[in-house]
Amino acid sequence: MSETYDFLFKFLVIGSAGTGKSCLLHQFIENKFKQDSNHTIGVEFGSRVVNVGGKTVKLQIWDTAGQERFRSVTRSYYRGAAGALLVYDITSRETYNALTNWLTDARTLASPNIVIILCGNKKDLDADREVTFLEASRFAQENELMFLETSALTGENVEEGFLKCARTILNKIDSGELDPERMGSGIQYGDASLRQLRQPRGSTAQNKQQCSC
Ligand SMILES: Nc1nc2c(ncn2[C@@H]2O[C@H](COP(=O)(O)OP(=O)(O)OP(=O)(O)O)[C@@H](O)[C@H]2O)c(=O)[nH]1
Repeated sequence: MSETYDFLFKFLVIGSAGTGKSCLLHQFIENKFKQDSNHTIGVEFGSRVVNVGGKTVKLQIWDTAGQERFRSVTRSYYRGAAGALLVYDITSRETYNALTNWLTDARTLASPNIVIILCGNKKDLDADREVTFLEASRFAQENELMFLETSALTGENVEEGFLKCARTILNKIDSGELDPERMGSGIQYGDASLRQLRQPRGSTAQNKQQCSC
């Protein structure tokens, strides 16, 4: 059965190694925690169709390796991404300190307009926390990011993270702030919206047949 959707958005999941990027993607796609997750080599890929604000959106998600030695490979996937989950681990200040570098990469290599949601993952490990919610939310505000704390283990806020990002992109399309037709926007029209785009014009084949002139 072929999938119909209004839009396709290209998403990235970026952040330091071991922060839980692959587990977040797995939880979002499979609805369960990925046991025995290994370091990602290069990039992995997943997709899911979601409903956001009455629109059907296919999210095409690239899960990138956090390890430095894969950086040149992963960077080549940034181009034309519409949205990103920028992930740190709330129990590791080191992963939080690296956020500025990841952010610079995303905005320079993907697009300055990329919509980014900051995810403080491993929310379930609150006893081992090294970064407070308040500190991270200030960082998010200063850098114009949305922000959530997530747990790929329990599933808390995982779906919300992806959907919030998709909803913001849709709002920006509606307001004209993002143009899906711009090259490298990371947004494509799907079958459903193409059909809508073709139909209402007065010059469709059907209308011509019905025209009495
Ligand atoms: N407690 C807890 N552990 C998690 C969570 N998410 C991931 N983990 C664990 O953290 C480790 C790293 O998870 P991955 O998803 O492989 O991390 P990654 O960011 O994809 O790592 P790279 O591929 O090397 O960039 C694994 O041992 C996971 O079991 C979470 O929300 N809570």
